[in-house]
Order: sequence, then C-alpha cells, then structure tokens
Amino acid sequence: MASESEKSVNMAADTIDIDLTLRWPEFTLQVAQSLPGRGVTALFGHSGSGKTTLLRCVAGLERPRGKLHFKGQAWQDERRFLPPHQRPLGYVFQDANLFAHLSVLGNLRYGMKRAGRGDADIDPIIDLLGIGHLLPRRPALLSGGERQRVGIARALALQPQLLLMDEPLAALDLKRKLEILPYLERLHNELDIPMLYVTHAPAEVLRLADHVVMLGGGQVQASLPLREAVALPGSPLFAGQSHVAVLLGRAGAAEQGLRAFEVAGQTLRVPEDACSGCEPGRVMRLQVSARDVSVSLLQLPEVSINNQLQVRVVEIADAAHPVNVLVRLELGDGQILFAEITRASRERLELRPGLLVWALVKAVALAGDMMQ
Ligand SMILES: Nc1ncnc2c1ncn2[C@@H]1O[C@H](COP(=O)(O)OP(=O)(O)OP(=O)(O)O)[C@@H](O)[C@H]1O
Repeated sequence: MASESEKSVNMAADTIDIDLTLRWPEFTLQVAQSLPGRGVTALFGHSGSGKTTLLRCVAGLERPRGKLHFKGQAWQDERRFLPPHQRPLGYVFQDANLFAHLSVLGNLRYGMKRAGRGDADIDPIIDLLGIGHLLPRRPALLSGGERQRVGIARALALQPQLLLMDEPLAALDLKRKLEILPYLERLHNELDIPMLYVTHAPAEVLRLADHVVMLGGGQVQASLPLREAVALPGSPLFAGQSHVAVLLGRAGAAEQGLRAFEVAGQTLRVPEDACSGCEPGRVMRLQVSARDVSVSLLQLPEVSINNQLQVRVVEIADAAHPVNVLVRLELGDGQILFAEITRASRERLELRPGLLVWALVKAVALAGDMMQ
C-alpha cells in the first residue's frame, strides 16, 4: 500500500501547485492555488490585475517568495529556484519577437539549437500551425497572425511540458484573431500540453479554456471549471454584456444538413457546415448566447426553430439591458443555459423559479473539444 507521503506526491502529480507572493511598492501578487495540469487554464482579469506577473513568476522571470511545483517537480521552494531556461516551458508573448534577419525556419531552428534540441522533428508542429509554406520567408513578409503562429511554433519546438501564453491575440485585429483561433483550438485538441493563457477577452475564454482563474488586485477571486465560471451569477466574464452558456454535447448523426448533439438526454441540432471535426461520439462545447434563447410554457409543434429543450427556471436576475431580465435555466444534468427576455414577457408568462419550461434555441455556435 502507498504511504501517506507517496499518496500526497501522487495527488500533486497532475497539478500545478502555486503558493507565491511577490511584493512591489505599489502592487502585491499573492496566489495560493492548485491548477489543473491538463488543458487550458485562462488567467482572466482587468488590466493591472496581475495576470502577466503571475505568468512571469511561473516562468521564473520574477523572484517571488514561496513554492511552485509543476506536476510534482519543484521549480521553486525553500531550497531551490530553477532559472527560466531550466524550466521545461514555452512562452508566447503578445508579439512574436522574431529575429528579422532569419527566415521562419531559421527562427525555429535558432531557439531549438539554444535549447539543445537542434535535431528534434518539427514537421508535426509546422503542420499543426499551417506554416509550411512560410518557412523560407523573413518575418517582415508575414502578416501579424502568421507571425504569431510562428511564435507559437517556436515555443512548441522546444517540446515544453507547459505552455505560457500572454495575450497571444491582443495585438491582432479582429480578422487575424478569427484566423488564428482555430489553430489555438487545434493545440488544445491535439496536444497534451497544459497551457496557462492570459487574456481579458471573454470570447477567448469561452472558446479555449477548460478552467478559469479570475484575478483581481493580485489575488485569485475565483478558480473554477469553465462551465461553472460561465454559470456564476454576475460572472465577470460577461460584465455589461449578454451572457453565453457553454453546454457539453456529444455529436451524433447528421441529417438534412444538421448534426445532432446529445445534451443532457435531449437533442440540439447544429448546421453541419459549422461542425468541422464533429465525428460522432466526440464531446464538443456548444455556445449559446442568452439573446438567442426564448422561453415558452409549452412545447411548440409548429415553429421553425429546430431546437427546443425542456429546462427548469432557476433564477431570474437583471440583464445587461434594463428592459430585459436574465433567466437561468437548468437542464436535467445540471448544465445551465441563459435566456435574455423582456420584463414584459416574464410577467406575461408568470415565470418563477422552479417552473418547467421550454427553451427555444435559435442559434448555437460550436467551439472545440472540451476536457472533462
Ligand atoms: N516590474 C515591475 N515593478 C513594479 N510594478 C510592476 C512591475 N511590473 C508590473 N507592475 C505592476 O503590477 C501590476 C500588475 O501588472 P500586470 O502586468 O501583471 O497586470 P496584467 O493583469 O497582466 O495587466 P494587462 O492586462 O494590462 O497586461 C500593475 O499595477 C503594474 O503596474
């Protein structure tokens, strides 16, 4: 039988255990948190909340007091402090900072040689990020999104055990952001490298994160799985905007251009053309905006909306727009959906907590796989 000390090492083996304090004259970062050692953990918060500082502490670029264990390996404790180059991590910044005088391939090889990995096979990484056709080019001839994909490939070429990403999309315009997000989803879906992903963009959290750490004033305000983070009443993810629910759905068959997803024993149908990679059996995250959900007391047999889910009203709260209310709806397995409807409709339907109703879902957006 395992001893108590062996058990505690095993329990820590798949987590990133942080207990760090960094004091500056005008700011203190104090984080004591155990984070998942798998999937994408978003560090989310306002400007100045300490997101970058926490990432720099994990990288060893700052010298906080305390302990940091990555999957059971001590990167920092009372006795040791591993310098950044001895921590098996890749760091992606807002701007890729590529060497202007080297080609894309030269940039990839340079970092690998310095890390003693000059002979590693990087073809899979080049494929994953779709940069094969860019290898001979100089960085000046790349778009912002392409540069960032090369920056990510350069970090991955070091075969890191942890990937740190500091607002990798922040410097890009919307078009470039949309272009690069699918690549980030591929990293999430196809690589087994945990990521700490700094952002203040809720849309990135919804698409990429499995776990969310909300930072404020240098402290952790909440650390919870994505689905709980979006279901949090008054979630800071949606300050001043319409709520979005993230449902887990298991892909089923496609029929008449619609792919069926099983969600809590019911069916949601999504246009097949939005479903790249939706093989049957795969669990995907489905985003449903509160503005795309209406509420009916009865199931409607003759209506053009494809998706009707039976749900229970949990709570009715103020919505971002004063004319509306936000209705929290629960599916049979505890998953949460939101509907934003007018106060007038709420009164007409006499909605109240506990009532069984039908959620009419007008649109569903699909994002990547979900870690479970
Ligand atoms: N080297 C430093 N010395 C002193 N204070 C610093 C230093 N670096 C950052 N700070 C301060 O620490 C606080 C947190 O900064 P940090 O960059 O971690 O925030 P952030 O959440 O990443 O913000 P943003 O989203 O704007 O990048 C800020 O008040 C900042 O001014």
